[in-house]
Parts: sequence; C-alpha cells; structure tokens
Amino acid sequence: MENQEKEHRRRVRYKGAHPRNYSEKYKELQPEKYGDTIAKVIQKGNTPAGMHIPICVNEIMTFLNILPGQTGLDATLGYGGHTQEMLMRLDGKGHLYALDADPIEISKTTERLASLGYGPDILTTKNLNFANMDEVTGEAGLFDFILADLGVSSMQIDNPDRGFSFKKEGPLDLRLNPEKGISASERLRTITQEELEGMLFENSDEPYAQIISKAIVSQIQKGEDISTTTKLQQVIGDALQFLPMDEIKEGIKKSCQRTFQALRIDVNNEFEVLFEFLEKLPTVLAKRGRVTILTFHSGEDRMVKKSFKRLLQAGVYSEVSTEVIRPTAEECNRNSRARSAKMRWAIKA
Ligand SMILES: C[S@@+](CC[C@H](N)C(=O)[O-])C[C@H]1O[C@@H](n2cnc3c(N)ncnc32)[C@H](O)[C@@H]1O
Repeated sequence: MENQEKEHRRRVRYKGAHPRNYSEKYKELQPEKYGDTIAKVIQKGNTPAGMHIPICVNEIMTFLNILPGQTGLDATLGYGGHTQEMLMRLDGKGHLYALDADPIEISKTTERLASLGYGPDILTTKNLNFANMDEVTGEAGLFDFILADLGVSSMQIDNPDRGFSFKKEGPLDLRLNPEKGISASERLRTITQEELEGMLFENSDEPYAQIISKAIVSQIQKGEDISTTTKLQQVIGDALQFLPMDEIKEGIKKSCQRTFQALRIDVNNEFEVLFEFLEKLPTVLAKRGRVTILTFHSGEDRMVKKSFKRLLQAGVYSEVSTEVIRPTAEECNRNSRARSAKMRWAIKA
C-alpha cells in the first residue's frame, strides 16, 4: 500500500516555469537571495521587478544641497531611492518626512529603509497625498528642501494587480490608492463619449481621441465590460486597424500608453493635486528653502513651469530654473524610464 502511494505521487511543478503569480515569477523580488540576477537586469538597462531606479539623482542632490541638521520632505517616496540619498546627506542629523498616496508600497519601503537603519528617529513616512503636505508642518515645521518625483513607480507599473500597464493582464484599476475613489473601469462604465474624448485629448494629447472614445463607449453601450487592461488594449487595437501596415504596431502601442496615462491622470485627479501642491509650496518652504520637481509628461511640466514663473514674478521665489534639466544620455541608456523626465527647481525668497 505504501509503495502504491509512492508510485502515484504527483511530480511537484517547477515554480520558475509555472509561476502562479507575479511575486513568484521574478527572482528579483527577493533581492537578498538573488543579488546577481538584479545586477544583470540593471546592467541590461532594465528595472528589476519590485524596485525603482531613482532618476536624476546627481542633478537633484546638487541642487538641493542638503546639509546635516536640515528638515526635508520627499513628497513621493516610492521605492525610496531619492529618500535614501537624502538621508545619507543628513548624516543622522535633522529629519526627513516622506509621503506616498499608495498604502501598499509605502509600508514595504518604510520597512526596507528601517532595515537599512533609517527608522522613525530620522525618517517619518506618511500615507498622505502631497496635496495635503501642509498637514505635516504642524509637527515638522517648515522644510529646507522638497522633492516631488511625479507619476508612478516601477513597482506599481510592473504589478499587474494594479492595472497600470496594458502589457500584462490585470484589473483596469490605475488608482495610486485602491482604497479611495473609483477604478478606471468603473469610470469608463458611465462616461460619455464627449467627456472621454476630452480626457484623452487634454490629459495625453491623443491624436485618435475621437476614434478611441467612440469605440470604448460603443462597447460599453453594447453591454461589454471593459474591466481588464488587456480588454481595453484590444478595444483600442481594433479601433486603430485603419493605420498603415508599417505603423500599426507602434501606433497601437503609443495610443495604449497615452490612453492608460489619460485614465490614470483622471482617476487620481493628478492635475488637481499637482495644482494644490504648487500653490501650497511657498507656505511650507522655509526662507531660502529649495524645491525640485521631476515631471514625466508635457501637461505636468507646463503646470510646474507656469507656477514657478508666476511666483518668481510675484517675488515669492528668488530664483527658478530658466531651462528644463534633462537626464544625461548615459542615464537614459542605463534606465529607459528616465527618457521622458524633466526637472525644474525654485528657491523661496
Ligand atoms: C516616480 S515614483 C517615486 C520614486 C521615488 N523617487 C524613488 O526613488 O523610488 C512616484 C511615487 O509618487 C507617488 N505619488 C504619486 N502621486 C502622489 C500624490 N499626489 N501624493 C503622494 N504620492 C504620490 C506614487 O504612488 C509613487 O510611489
């Protein structure tokens, strides 16, 4: 009987070849175990799963000129790459506050930084939208330096459960905080074609805004639920079949990227919260305090540029960047996600 049982025992499936989920799929998610794999992934110009490579570190740190004993704010903690650089420069003196709207990633990063020795004595992390950063000044006082590295992190993009990328099947969610507001698929359920067309045009300059919005709304009116990333990709792909053969693949990819970006901006109210952040900046910065902002699309950059210029003319800032600062070609080769980054800065009068 014992022998028979042994013969019928099923072979254990190899997890690497048949991962059941995202966290099983990538060795990179266990950096302590697979350091070599991570180094190889970075060398190839890719971002290891579960990590985010910070952008324009030298440019940001040179401008912020952080001194031990200062108080700073990283408005967008993410994986904590910039935070870590700031903490190194504080050298155990002063305090850094770091915010993130994402309750899932913030706890992982807080834990990771604590394991590196950056605990609550030097670093306070808060699951808070940066539009509400003034809530922190009660305990922190005014900030000597502030960084906002806008958009989403590689961890959020790469995790199919968050729905940020059309490259992987997942729920069409796109919220930074999945506990607040409505998902992108819920948003699409009741939107009119005109509103969607306006959203695609305003948020990401989509050239086929009319065609794509018509296709999406007509699918929903037929009773189809666009509730996954790949379903939305398919609807966009079907709508753009008229593109010339030699352009179709790239054309669909670009339109998918822009449509996902437009929806992400919408469900997270990204323009509204950036506007509030820019308006509140002078009230939370100390005299001669420095702020720098990294943006990733023209809509964001325009807002930052206009705000800095207006507040310079009003005498609120003593100096602002006159030209946009871009990552070096070497950095863009090393990290493709740096390619669209633009940095601007301002100094409070
Ligand atoms: C590009 S990543 C930041 C990466 C980070 N600098 C690093 O080195 O890992 C942007 C982060 O900002 C967060 N974020 C975006 N908008 C936000 C907002 N309005 N308030 C707070 N956090 C926000 C996102 O959840 C994401 O974690």
